[in-house]
Amino acid sequence: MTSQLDRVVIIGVAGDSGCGKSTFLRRITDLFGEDFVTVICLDDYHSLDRKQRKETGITALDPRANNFDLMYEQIKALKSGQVIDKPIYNHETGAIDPPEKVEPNHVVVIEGLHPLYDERVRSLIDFSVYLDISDEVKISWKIQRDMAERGHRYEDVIAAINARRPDFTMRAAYERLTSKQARETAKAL
Ligand SMILES: Nc1ncnc2c1ncn2[C@@H]1O[C@H](COP(=O)(O)OP(=O)(O)OP(=O)(O)O)[C@@H](O)[C@H]1O
Ligand SMILES: O=C(CO)[C@H](O)[C@H](O)COP(=O)(O)O
Repeated sequence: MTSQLDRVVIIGVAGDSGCGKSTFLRRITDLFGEDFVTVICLDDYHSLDRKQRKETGITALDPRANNFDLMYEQIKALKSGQVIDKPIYNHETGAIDPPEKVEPNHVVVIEGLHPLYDERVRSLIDFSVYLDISDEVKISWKIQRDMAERGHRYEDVIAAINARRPDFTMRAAYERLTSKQARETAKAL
């Protein structure tokens, strides 16, 4: 497949947990087909597993719980047509599983909490989307999904949402800043 690709387009889809990123991208993959689009969930680049996050009090939204060096190296490799060995974060067990091979594709979507955080990763993205869903909707979606699919108890989901609030406020401020910089750069071009 690699030799047939003239270009690998990278699309970033950002949004808080439970905003519907994976659901939206499943529909996109159904429409365009897996031969055209590959979706990478950036949860796979968590550097701390569930147990380690619990022990340290560092949430998944905190950049320290994510390996941006590896994320950058691997997205850069895909963009230049190389196959990668991508780690897997297992949402059922909360552990980091052995890696899987991912091939480049016409379109590679990177979706998650932090596709726009790291300047190096951002520089690889050709087009980005931020899913901004109201607190009321995303919290109810997250509670239902985390209990049905990720084995969390109701009290734990609420505690996790509350623990992330300071990280979320900080990230929102950062993203406002980076989009302002992006707008100013675009205006200057
Ligand atoms: N458009 C929608 N309409 C109705 N329900 C939705 C929609 N999108 C998502 N949901 C519900 O919200 C839940 C969470 O969605 P999803 O797993 O796609 O979010 P996410 O942003 O990928 O979350 P995370 O970053 O935590 O993996 C889904 O299990 C689904 O039940
Ligand atoms: O913010 C999230 C994005 O999916 C998850 O909460 C994070 O990836 C940790 O997952 P889990 O709660 O299954 O340990």
